[in-house]
Amino acid sequence: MIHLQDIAYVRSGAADLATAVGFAVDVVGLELVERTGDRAWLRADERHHCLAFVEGRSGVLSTGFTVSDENALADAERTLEAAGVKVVRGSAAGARERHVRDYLAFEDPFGNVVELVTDQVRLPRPLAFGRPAGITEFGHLCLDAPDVRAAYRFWSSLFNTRVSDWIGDRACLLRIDPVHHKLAVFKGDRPGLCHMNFQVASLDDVMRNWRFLEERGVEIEFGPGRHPQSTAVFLYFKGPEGLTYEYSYGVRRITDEQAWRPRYFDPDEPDAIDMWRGKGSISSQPQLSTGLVER
Ligand SMILES: O=C/C=C/C(C(=O)O)=C(/O)C(=O)O
Ligand SMILES: [Fe+2]
Repeated sequence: MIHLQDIAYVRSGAADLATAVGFAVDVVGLELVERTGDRAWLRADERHHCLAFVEGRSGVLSTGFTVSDENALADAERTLEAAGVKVVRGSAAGARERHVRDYLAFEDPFGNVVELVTDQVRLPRPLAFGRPAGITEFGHLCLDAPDVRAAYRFWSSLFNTRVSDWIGDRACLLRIDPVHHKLAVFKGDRPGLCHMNFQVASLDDVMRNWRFLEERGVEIEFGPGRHPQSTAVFLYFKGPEGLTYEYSYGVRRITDEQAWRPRYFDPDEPDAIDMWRGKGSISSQPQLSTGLVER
């Protein structure tokens, strides 16, 4: 069993790096940690970065999760290979670039590239946010898969993920710690990143951010609304490079593991996704087919 400790980052290709970075800082409110000619690293909390842009084709390159140490990484490699999953070990240059000690990469059964990392660098200095959006942390990430049940079997048989709630066969919300979900899988035609989530400090932050985005003509995909699963108040909006961002406030924590029973919501019920019955749809950022090649 591979024990995921936490989410680490999203790596995204950026055809227009300057615009992608400008939006992430000036609109989303992230801190620009480092910028080179063709790369940028942004953070929302103590993690060195939760979002890296690599100049090139638009699309998601990979998502990262932390495991505890080199033994856990070696165990993960063995477990994945025994399950017939091809694993590529990261290079020293790749690890430096990701600001981790070591890592490996694999594809889930649908072609989403996932990286497992050890020792993601923490930056203890105070955050220098791009704007006061109220961000408290990188909250969760959501992958696409054409078969959500099969994705659940993959994530729950090889990894320590536990399902918190189902939305029919359309979505599966998985936890790796008390937070209701840090990984979600949504139904999509192809692999991709549905969205990345940032927690904000208050309901007021969600609503202020909504006004801020509207005033600047940013495309709101869904919300403000409240998800009945995590009870979080949410707002999804579209950024450059096809990347959907989500702010949310008030995610449920599951503190009694034994007592929690995953619930099943019918996606065709009007309140199943938004208790306030708003309508919206979240468009994904397609997975770039990397063939697990180093970037
Ligand atoms: O479509 C349902 C989404 C549910 C939630 C939630 O309960 O918070 C998400 O944030 C999500 O997975 O995006
Ligand atoms: Fe979400």
